[in-house]
Amino acid sequence: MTALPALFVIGAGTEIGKTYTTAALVRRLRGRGRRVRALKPLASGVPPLDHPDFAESDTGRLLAAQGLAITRESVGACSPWRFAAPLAPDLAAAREGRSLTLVELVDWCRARLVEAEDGEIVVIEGVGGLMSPITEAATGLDWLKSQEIPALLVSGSYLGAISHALTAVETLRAHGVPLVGIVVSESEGAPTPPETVARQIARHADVPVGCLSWGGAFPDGFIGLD
Ligand SMILES: Nc1ncnc2c1ncn2[C@@H]1O[C@H](COP(=O)(O)OP(=O)(O)OP(=O)(O)O)[C@@H](O)[C@H]1O
Ligand SMILES: C[C@H](N)[C@H](N)CCCCCC(=O)O
Ligand SMILES: [Mg+2]
Repeated sequence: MTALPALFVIGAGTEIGKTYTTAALVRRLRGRGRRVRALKPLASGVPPLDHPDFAESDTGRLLAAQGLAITRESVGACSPWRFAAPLAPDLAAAREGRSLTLVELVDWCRARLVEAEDGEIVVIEGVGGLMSPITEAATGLDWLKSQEIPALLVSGSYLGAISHALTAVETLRAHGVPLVGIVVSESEGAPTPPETVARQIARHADVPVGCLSWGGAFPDGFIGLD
């Protein structure tokens, strides 16, 4: 199996299936005997570590996909910047009298990429949509561009998802960010099957488009990952 050494999972919007898709990808890779490390370096809307809901947070779900227990160490190693308010990270940080800079975030991720063992795949989940603010000055697109690793775009299948996904694709293209593919993760209550949305997106985006149905596994034979 060939595989990319690193991927940045971005969303056409928030609450769209990035974590679900990242966890599904991690499980697929581990099932194929690959070593993989999933990171959610910056997270907002995160309950305290000892709260029963922590397991359902992005960090909790990514640790579970990696077969790791929730401990202070594993959480810190996956998500060093965690904020309680379910808002854009810069606003959530400000509520706690904290802040972060793009340089700190990019440097931390670079160090994780450098320390990855031979053959280990590092998957980074972004925050919100592609251009959601992450610091007072920077958006997720600035973060992605600085990180210099290819992107995997996650779309929903809700009405309106096609335009959101294609707008993200055009933005990535305009900024010269390599896009390896798009996953359409089924949205609850969507008016058409995710396959229909995937076909529509594929007609206009010149990259592979996969489909992840509700509760499903990461698509087979997609983006050379199996
Ligand atoms: N294909 C799917 N099958 C089952 N549940 C899904 C699927 N896609 C998304 N969900 C569910 O929808 C909700 C939102 O998805 P998820 O948390 O993955 O979004 P996100 O894009 O990571 O959000 P955020 O911007 O907060 O990081 C979660 O409860 C998730 O489990
Ligand atoms: C709380 C939420 N689930 C995410 N963690 C943050 C989403 C920020 C979106 C900001 C925006 O683009 O308007
Ligand atoms: Mg998420």
